[in-house]
Amino acid sequence: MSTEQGWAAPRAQGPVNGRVTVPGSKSISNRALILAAIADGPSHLTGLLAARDTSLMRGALTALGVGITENEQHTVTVTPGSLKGPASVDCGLAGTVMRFVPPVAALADGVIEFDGDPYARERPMNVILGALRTLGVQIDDHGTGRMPYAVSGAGSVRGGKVTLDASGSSQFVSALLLAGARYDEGVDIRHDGKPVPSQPHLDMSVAMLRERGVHVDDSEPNRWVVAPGPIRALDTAIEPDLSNAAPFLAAAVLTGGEVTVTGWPAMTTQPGDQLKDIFTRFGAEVTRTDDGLTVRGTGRVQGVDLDLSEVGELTPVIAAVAAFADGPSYLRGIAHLRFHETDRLAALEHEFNALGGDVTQLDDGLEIRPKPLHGGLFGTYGDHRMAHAAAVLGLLVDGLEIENIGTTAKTLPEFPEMWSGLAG
Ligand SMILES: O=C(O)C1=C[C@@H](OP(=O)(O)O)[C@@H](O)[C@H](O)C1
Ligand SMILES: C=C(OP(=O)(O)O)C(=O)O
Repeated sequence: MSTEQGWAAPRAQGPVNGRVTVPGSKSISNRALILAAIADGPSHLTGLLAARDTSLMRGALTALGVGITENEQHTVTVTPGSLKGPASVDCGLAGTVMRFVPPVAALADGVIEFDGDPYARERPMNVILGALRTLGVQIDDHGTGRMPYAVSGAGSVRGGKVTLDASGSSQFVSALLLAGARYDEGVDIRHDGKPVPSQPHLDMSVAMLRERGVHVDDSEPNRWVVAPGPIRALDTAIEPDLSNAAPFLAAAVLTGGEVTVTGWPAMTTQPGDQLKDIFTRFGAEVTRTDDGLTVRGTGRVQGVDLDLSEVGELTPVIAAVAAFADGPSYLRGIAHLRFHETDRLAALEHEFNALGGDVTQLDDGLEIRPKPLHGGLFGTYGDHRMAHAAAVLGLLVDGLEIENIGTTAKTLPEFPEMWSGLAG
């Protein structure tokens, strides 16, 4: 239910029980679209996510001259075309669009302009733009290292060796990996700096390239060598988005209920798979079968000390669970969340504390000391995962309203109905 203020988060009336089917993974969907767009023939993608981030990716690739057609529900055919400018790309607030599309635009003939939501201009781009320049691409960003910028594609890219600091986002490396096989010399990427976060997302990029016949050598730490060559077209089914499963499973943990997320893959590169271990550490029982992943709350929620550097995008929901634990929690290794959809460390600290919580930012994370919370309007800062965190808090807090629940459309437009269906 929406009021002028916000969306009234459903309060759990008892243990939350149910089955949930989450749509396709954002990260796999947008990689599959990019790779299909520069492949050697048409690809059919089944179960592609239909959300703001994938629709922005489709818009970007279509603007460059790629054919994308809907066949039946959630099956999409991508037909590579000759990539051409002039074109404009709206990145919205999608990291995967603002980072993954410029290396593809560099292969086009003509100028491609990029812009996005106001806050997208705050998200760092300098590392990927600088790397592309090193690889021979002409880019005009008015000297800002941020949006808006224009890529002047010359129809081909020399490629070769590049050293960058990807400690701010794994997406800088993934972006070069995904297009690199189509560069004349391929690409030889070295990372120099503090550790690169989100290792599963790097593994996802490498695995999806290998599935399409691209040779990638990642045997040396902090180095990825992509051989030049074709990217094979591939008909593929997209896995469910395991990160978007987090709030639904968290509902079971916190209410002593039982929630199954259907179709949970036995093997996956998605970071959300680590929820199995994370919710176990909180005290829940977790089982995976061919049917899906079932999480059963045991009535006990323990404080945790977790390094979330590999799975930063899970932080908001994990923080919400930690807010009801029997002791303090420490979430570490996530300084880079300051550059996500919003400064997530500041946003979580501010919004939890506004409800009476006791959250403190650390240099690289959050300290969460559980305290009784009261209702209020929870700000989401255009961040889908802030809305998920708020919904989880609202299960156990009277009168919690979520500002701009529509922000969940970034990766899961069905969230409000799905959440009310499970918890309402
Ligand atoms: O490559 C991807 O699909 C993503 C990589 C990660 O980015 P960071 O490494 O910037 O955290 C993750 O947080 C984001 O949600 C999706
Ligand atoms: C960080 C995220 O998104 P983006 O792909 O926009 O970086 C996220 O979804 O948590």
